[in-house]
Amino acid sequence: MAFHDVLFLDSDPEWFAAYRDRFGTRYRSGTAPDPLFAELFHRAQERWEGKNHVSATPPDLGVSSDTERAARAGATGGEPVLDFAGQSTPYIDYQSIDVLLSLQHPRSPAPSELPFYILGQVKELLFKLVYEELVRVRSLLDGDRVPDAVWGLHRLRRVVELLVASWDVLGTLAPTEFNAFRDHLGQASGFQSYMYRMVEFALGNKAAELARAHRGVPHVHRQVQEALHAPSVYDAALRLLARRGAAIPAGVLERDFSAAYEPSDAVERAWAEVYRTGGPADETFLLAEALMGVAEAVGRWRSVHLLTVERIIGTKPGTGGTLGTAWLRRANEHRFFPELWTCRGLL
Ligand code: HEM
Ligand SMILES: N[C@@H](CC(=O)c1ccccc1NC=O)C(=O)O
Repeated sequence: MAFHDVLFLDSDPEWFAAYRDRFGTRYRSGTAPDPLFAELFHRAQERWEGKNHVSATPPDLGVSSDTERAARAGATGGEPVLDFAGQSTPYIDYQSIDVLLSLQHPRSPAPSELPFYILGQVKELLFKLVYEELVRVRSLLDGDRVPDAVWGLHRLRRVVELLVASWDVLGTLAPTEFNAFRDHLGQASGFQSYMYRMVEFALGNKAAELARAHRGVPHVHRQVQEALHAPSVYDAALRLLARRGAAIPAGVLERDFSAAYEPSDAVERAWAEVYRTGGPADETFLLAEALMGVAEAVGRWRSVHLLTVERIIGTKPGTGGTLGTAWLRRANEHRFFPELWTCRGLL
């Protein structure tokens, strides 16, 4: 594939994606290529990625240093830099801020729709952070790096608390304010959040049937399936306990990770033993409590969601096809890391 292959981008999305990954930066960096090339590239980009596409490779910012920053502050007399070469600012370039701020499309004239819309997007971003951190914590546990995993879980818990706090804003939507735009949501529902589903899977709630909602969206379905089939952070914690001598049954360690987790008395006893023999100086004790912190925070997210929903729509059905609060109440009964909860009864 060569730069001049821009001629064929309109015919095949995969060919376009390969070309974009290789040469896309040349079309963004302001070093304008041939105008005909640019026209063909942007036409194909609009066709395959839509107007507000997410750039696969945002511009390179270069690498700075303390010395360079000190020299610049000297040169500006301590005032901010106001002149930038090219058609962007480094701030826009770093986090694609212009793309991010072009993604708000309320569907109704109701002023209350914008807070709902933006808070929904913020929550998706935070779900993504929670998911990525869970994957990282899982690999730290696989590598026996317990203090690093515990540190990661402490941060993760704070992110989940932020998600819980965000209900405060949505709780200010009066039923009438929500109803002013609700009909414009069609069948869209938070239930279809694939990032939330991936978080549930990474935490160990492998409700495989719920992945079905994403079957028609190949790039999403791939990610959801990967999260479904991978071991959860809890599976990783149990394997770690086993490596440290706990009597975890083979059937728990070598299970089908995509199947619903069946709680086990032996695992419950193993966690009880962690609490009996350990204390705050013990790695597995700290791990147990850090996991509980996350499980409790996600449980709180679920329960504040339920309360907020009840406050806004009462007993009305949801947009996603369920009876609403009755369905959410049942989802609230589930506990992540179940034996960590039940082992309390043995202590
Ligand atoms: C403020 C108005 C909201 C109402 C009235 C509401 C209502 C509901 C209802 C009734 C359900 C059950 C599925 C259905 O039939 O739709 C549900 C599920 C869900 N909602 Fe909300 N919701 C609201 C806001 C949000 C927001 C802002 C988020 C976060 C992005 C969210 C995330 C979810 C998730 C992840 C589920 C699936 C829960 C699970 O699988 O256990 N909801 N919601
Ligand atoms: N299930 C909600 C609607 C809902 O949660 C929703 C709808 C569209 C886009 C996002 C939503 N929720 C999360 O942001 C309802 O029954 O009104």
